This record gives sequence, structure tokens and C-alpha cells, in this order.
Amino acid sequence: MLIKYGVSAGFASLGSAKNCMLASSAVLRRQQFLIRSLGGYSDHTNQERMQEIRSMSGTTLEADAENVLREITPVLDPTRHKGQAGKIAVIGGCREYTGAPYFAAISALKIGADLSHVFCTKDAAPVIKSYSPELIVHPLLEESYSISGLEDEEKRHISSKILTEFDKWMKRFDCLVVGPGLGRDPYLLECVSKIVKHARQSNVPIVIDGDGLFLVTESLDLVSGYPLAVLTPNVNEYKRLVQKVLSCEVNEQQAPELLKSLAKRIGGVTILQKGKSDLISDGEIVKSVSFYGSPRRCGGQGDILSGSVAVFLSWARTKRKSVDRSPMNPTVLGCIAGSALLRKAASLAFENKKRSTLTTDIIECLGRSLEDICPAR
Ligand SMILES: NC(=O)C1=CN([C@@H]2O[C@H](COP(=O)(O)OP(=O)(O)OC[C@H]3O[C@@H](n4cnc5c(N)ncnc54)[C@H](O)[C@@H]3O)[C@@H](O)[C@H]2O)[C@@H](O)CC1
Ligand SMILES: Nc1ncnc2c1ncn2[C@@H]1O[C@H](COP(=O)(O)OP(=O)(O)OP(=O)(O)O)[C@@H](O)[C@H]1O
Ligand SMILES: [Mg+2]
Repeated sequence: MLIKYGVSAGFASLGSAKNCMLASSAVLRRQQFLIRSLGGYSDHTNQERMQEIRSMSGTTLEADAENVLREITPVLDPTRHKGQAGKIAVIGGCREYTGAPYFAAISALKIGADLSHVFCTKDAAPVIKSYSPELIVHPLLEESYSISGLEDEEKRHISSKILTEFDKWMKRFDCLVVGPGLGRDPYLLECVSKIVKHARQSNVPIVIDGDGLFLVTESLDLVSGYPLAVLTPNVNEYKRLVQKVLSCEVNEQQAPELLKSLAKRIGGVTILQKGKSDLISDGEIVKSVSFYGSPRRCGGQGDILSGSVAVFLSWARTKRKSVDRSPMNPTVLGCIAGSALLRKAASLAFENKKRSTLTTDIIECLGRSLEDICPAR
């Protein structure tokens, strides 16, 4: 069953009937705007999409994303110390991909986390360090090529040293992002599987993205039944997940229902299905973030999203411990906030840069986008 808007939002600030009506009309206006903005396209898929959005109006999925952002973003309190606004670690970065972990880790800082670490392969580390002095970069992981020629016993020894080293850090993190630019090397992925298992034992939330999704699609047990796991698949990653778990093809017509079944089947993990609209489900409710971002599809936007979700999820968990005003799962709140902020920043960047908009331009707009919604004072 899809949750009706206003009941699902559940924030105290939306508690009165009057406020609910105001909020509903704001959502309707947003949907009408979205329908208008899609109206310029004539291809079949977009016609279907318009129909889908119209049919959502009765039982609207659209999250009240700005309110979510306001609710979970902490005030800048001078009594707080370094680390209290979030300590994030990205596990990713290999010989091919150094941009993805950088985008995820720097986005976390730009939003407001205090510390952002990257655990990557030895070869990728100097490159990632050279992008930014703000990141703490650990040249920890090994790929098969760097240990080729070693005996199996030695390989096992290296793998256990990597795990021991990571364990020293793990409990300090509020959230891990596993996968941006991780690559698919079997030795490296085996090591990362062990890291995920340890993180889970320690109840550290984990956002799984990029090649991390390749890993968990092959080994669902890693996340199955873990409520602090968030999966952020793009269109391909989602197709693979649906085929593996539900043994069927993706059906655009029943996207919310399919997503909810998938999240439920993986034991109540939260899934953020990226696309024209971002759809989010924890197996209980489904929410969407649909307002228009940018028509540029440059690589790296999903990496911004995974770093952002990690920060907002951590903030939502902290807020829940202190006030507990929202009945929504903190992982769902983190996804709504991350998706909304990325789309707003992409839209701002596109206003300025048009066709030449790149991921770094979007990252530069994260701060202003959040500031517009939650002024720092
Ligand atoms: N600068 C970088 O270092 C970047 C590295 N990235 C990393 O690259 C690795 C692979 O990620 P991918 O996103 O390419 O993996 P995917 O499995 O999504 O994509 C694999 C192939 O599918 C194609 N594809 C992607 N989106 C599609 C769509 N909407 N419809 C049809 N085909 C589509 C791609 O062109 C690619 O050839 C991950 O580790 C990821 O994190 C990306 O995050 C992009 C930026
Ligand atoms: N067709 C689209 N129209 C509008 N926005 C989109 C569209 N597709 C994706 N997005 C937005 O871009 C964000 C990143 O999604 P995308 O599918 O590009 O991820 P990705 O492929 O994992 O990216 P990356 O290149 O970082 O790996 C999504 O959260 C969504 O908000
Ligand atoms: Mg990606």
C-alpha cells in the first residue's frame, strides 16, 4: 500500500489540518509543474511517464523533501566539536577509477560532514590525495595484479592485515559508502566483502553504490536483512538486482510496487532507484523525489548522491535519537534529502554552465543549494 502524503510526512510542523492542506497543494503545484515541464517532450516513454505521474496524484508518492532537509540538518552549534557533524568513509578507488570516490567523499564534506576518509588501492591513493588536501586517504586495498606471483598463504595474510587495519578505524565512522570506483577485481572484492561483514556486525550504516552493487548482487547475504543498508542502483544496477532477486524484468508501469517488493525481499534494506524520478523504499513505504534537476547526464552524479545520502542518513539517525519526531526510517529520510539536494544542485549548476555542466560544477552548488533551504544563520 502506498502512503498518502501528509500522513506519511508525519512531521510535527505539518501536524495541523491546515498545514496538511497547504502542503498538499504545494505538492500538487510541484506535480503540475513537473507534468508541464515534461509536456515539451513527445516521445512515447515520456507520455507514459506523464501518465504515471498523473496517476500518482491520488496516492502521492512525492516526498516533502525540503521539510525533510530542514528537519534533519543540524544547526551550526558553537559548542559542538569536530566529528559531531559526521565522519564518513568511502571504500572505493582503483587503477581505473579515481574520480568516483573523490566525488562521493568531497560531497560529504561540502554538505557539512566534519571528516571524510577514502580507503582505496595503493595505486589510486596518491592520485586521490592530489585532488584534495581535505580528504584523508588510506592506501589500503590490493588488486590481483599487485599481488600476482604470491603464494595463496601470503595472499590470505595480506587480506587479513587489510581487515585488521580497517577495523582500527571502522567504529569511528557514522556511515560507510561502499563501491564508488571500486572496480571488480575478485581479490579486492573478497576483501571488501569481509569489511562489509565487520561493519554490519558493528552496526555501522552502509550505503552501497557502483561496483559495491555488483558485489552485493552476487552475494546478497552481505546486506540481506540489514536495516542500516542503503542500495543506490542506477538503471543498469537496478535491472541486475531485480533479475537476480525477483527473477523478472523491470516494469516501468509498476515501478513503486516492484521497488517495494525488492526492498522487502532483501529483508528491509532501503533502496534508492535512480532515474528520471528517484524512487525510495524500505519495503514498507515508497517515496519519490521528482522535481527537475538537470538534463546533463555526465558521470559522477550518482557518486555525489551516495556521499550525500551517507551524511544525511547519519544526521537523521542522530536526530531520531534526540527528538524522534518522524515516523519515517532514517535511511529513507537520508535518501530523500540526498536525492533532493543533488537535483537542486544539478539544476543550479545547469543554469550557469548549460551543456558544459560537469560533476565538479554540481559539487560547487551543493553548499548554496542547502543554504537556500536551511540557512546557516
Ligand atoms: N570519474 C570516475 O571515476 C567515475 C567512475 N564511475 C565508476 O565506474 C564504475 C562503473 O559504473 P557504471 O555506472 O559505468 O556501471 P554500469 O553498470 O551502470 O554501466 C556499465 C555500462 O552501461 C552503460 N550505461 C550506464 N547508464 C546507462 C543507462 N542509463 N542506459 C543504458 N546504458 C547505460 C554505461 O555506459 C556502461 O557502458 C563504478 O565503480 C562507478 O562508481 C562512475 O561513478 C562515473 C564516474
Ligand atoms: N533521466 C534522468 N532525468 C533526470 N535526472 C536523472 C535522470 N537519471 C538520473 N538522474 C539523476 O541523476 C542522479 C544520478 O543518477 P545516475 O543514473 O546518473 O547514477 P549513476 O549512473 O550511478 O552515476 P555515476 O556516473 O556517478 O555512477 C540520480 O539521483 C537522479 O537524481
Ligand atoms: Mg554509479
